[in-house]
This record gives sequence, structure tokens and C-alpha cells, in this order.
Amino acid sequence: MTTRDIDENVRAELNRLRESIDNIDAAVVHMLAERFKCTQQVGHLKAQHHLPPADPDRESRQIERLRQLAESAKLDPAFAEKLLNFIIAEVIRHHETIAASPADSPQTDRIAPKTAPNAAASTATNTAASTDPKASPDA
Ligand SMILES: C=C(O[C@@H]1C=C(C(=O)O)C=C[C@H]1O)C(=O)O
Repeated sequence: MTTRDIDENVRAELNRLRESIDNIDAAVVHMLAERFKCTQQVGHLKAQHHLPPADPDRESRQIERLRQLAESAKLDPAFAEKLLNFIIAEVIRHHETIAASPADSPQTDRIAPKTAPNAAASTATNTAASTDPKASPDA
């Protein structure tokens, strides 16, 4: 085996490992995106019901659970805790922004509408009736 062969084998192994790393990074991004979709909905729910953006009791339970999962997965629990705290801090920042946004009044509730579900549709119909002569029985 020449030096060149060794280099090629090392290069091939490095490439194989990096392909897996790229796949894992893509999965992490997709999982984080899904998590943020859920937490955004939690943020809207909290804002609409005047709940605080942060829930320290829930966070303590999550951290304890994640530390145990990390230990059994042979991942440093302190790292797992730091990562979760980093993500949660960003989520709380989003929740504060949502709470400060006037778009989150109960009238524009996107999760659990308080107005009758047909209210918007009937408004749209009335608007169409008043502007579209074909929609009016007198036309
Ligand atoms: C998502 C929530 O809001 C905050 C963010 C959390 C998270 O990202 O897991 C956990 C608790 C809250 O401080 C929640 O209350 O469930």
C-alpha cells in the first residue's frame, strides 16, 4: 500500500462520514423547524389567553428529562441542558414578540376562533352581494 493509497482511503472515509454528518444536520434543521412551528402555536395560544411567555416549571421538567435521555445516549448531559436552554430562550423571545403584537387579539385567533366559524364567510358573501350585481336577487 502506497502513501497515495492511504490518503485515498482516508479521503473516502472522511467523505463517507461527512455525508452522514450532512444528513444528520439536515434532520436537526427539519426537527427544529417542526419544533418551532409547535412553539409558535403555543405562543399564540398563550397570548390569546394572557398566559406568560415563559413557564419555568415546565422547563425544569424538560431539562431533567433531557439530561436523563442524554445520559442513556452517552451524550454529555450538561451539553444537552445548554442546548435546550439556548432553544427555549429563543422560543420565549418569540412568545414575547407574539404577546406584544396587536395581531393576537381574540378576533384574529388562528387556533381557536371565538367568533362563529361562518362569520368571516358571511361577511365575504355580503361584500360580494353588494358589489356583484349577479349576486343580488334584484339584478
Ligand atoms: C413552549 C412553551 O413555552 C416556553 C418554551 C418552552 C420550550 O421551548 O420547550 C418551554 C416552556 C416555556 O418557557 C411552553 O410553555 O410549552
